[in-house]
Amino acid sequence: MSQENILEVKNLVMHFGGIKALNDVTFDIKRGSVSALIGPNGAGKTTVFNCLTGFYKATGGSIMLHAGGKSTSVVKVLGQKFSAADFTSPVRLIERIKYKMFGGSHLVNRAGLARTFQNIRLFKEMSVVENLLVAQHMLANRSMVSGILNTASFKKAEEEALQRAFYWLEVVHLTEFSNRLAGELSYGQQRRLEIARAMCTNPEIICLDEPAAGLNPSETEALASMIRVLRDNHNTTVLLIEHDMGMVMNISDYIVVLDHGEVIAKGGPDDIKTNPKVIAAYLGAEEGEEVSL
Ligand SMILES: Nc1ncnc2c1ncn2[C@@H]1O[C@H](COP(=O)(O)OP(=O)(O)OP(=O)(O)O)[C@@H](O)[C@H]1O
Repeated sequence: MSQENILEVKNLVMHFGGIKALNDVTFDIKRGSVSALIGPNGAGKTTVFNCLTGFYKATGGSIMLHAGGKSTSVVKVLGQKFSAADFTSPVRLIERIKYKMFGGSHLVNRAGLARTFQNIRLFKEMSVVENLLVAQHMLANRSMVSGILNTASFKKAEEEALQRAFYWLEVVHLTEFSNRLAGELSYGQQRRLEIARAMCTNPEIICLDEPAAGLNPSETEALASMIRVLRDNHNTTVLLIEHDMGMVMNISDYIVVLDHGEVIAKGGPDDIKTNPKVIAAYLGAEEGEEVSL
C-alpha cells in the first residue's frame, strides 16, 4: 500500500465519567517508522494505545489504519451506536448491525495492528511455543469440523503456524527455550516472547507498551536492536510508549508528546529534546526529580 501514513488519529477524545483522559489528540504515524508516544505519568499514553488497539471505544474522533491493502476505521469496527442516518441506507444499517454483533479488538488485529501490554500477559503455564500457537488461532483454519476430520487444509494451517512460531522465536533469540514454560523465562525473555507473540499475527504495525520496563541496560540495548530489526528487516512500523528517554531518543524517528491528555509536541528526537513545553511538562511531573531528555 502506497499511503505514506499507516495510522491517522484525528481529534481523539476519551472520557471516563467526569475524567477527560484525552482531549482532541491528533497525530499521524508514518509507515516504516519507529515512533514513540511519551509524556509524564497520567498523560494519557496507555489510553491512546487502548483506543488504537480497540480495547476502549473512543468517546470521539477517528482512527484510520491503512494496512493490508485497505483502510479500516478502528472506531467503526468496534461497533458504534446507531444513528438516524443508519436507517436511511440498508447497506449502512447491515454493516452497523454486523459490527455491533461481531465487532471488537480482534478485527483491529486482523486489520494489521498488534500490541503488547505494560504488564506481561503470557500464558505462564503453557510452553513458549504454545503461547505463539495460541496467538495464531484467529489466522489458522481450525474449525472443529476440519480438526475432527484432520483435513489437508487443517494440517497445512497447523504446519504454517508452527513454522511462523519458530521463525519469530529465532528473531527474538528464544529458539532454545521453545519447550520451556513461559513462566520460567527471565523477565527480559518474557518481554521478547510477548513481542514474538504479537508478530505471529502478521501485523504491519506493532504497539509496544513500555517494552523496556524492568529491563537492565544490556537487555534494553538488545531490545532496541530488535525494534530496529522489526523496522528494517520486517517492514514493521513500531509505535511504543516508553519512559526510558535514552532508548526513546536513540531509536525513534518521530515522537509525539502528551501531557494532561493533549498533544503538546510532535517531531524528531532533536526537536523534542529541546522543546521548552516538553521540558516543562517533565519538570512539572515529578517535582524535584532530575529530568534528562
Ligand atoms: N479505565 C479507566 N477508568 C477511569 N480513568 C482512567 C481509566 N484509564 C485511564 N484513566 C485515567 O486517564 C488518565 C490517563 O491515564 P493513562 O493510564 O492513559 O496515562 P499514562 O500516560 O499511560 O500514564 P503512565 O505513564 O503512568 O502509565 C489518568 O487520569 C487515569 O487515571
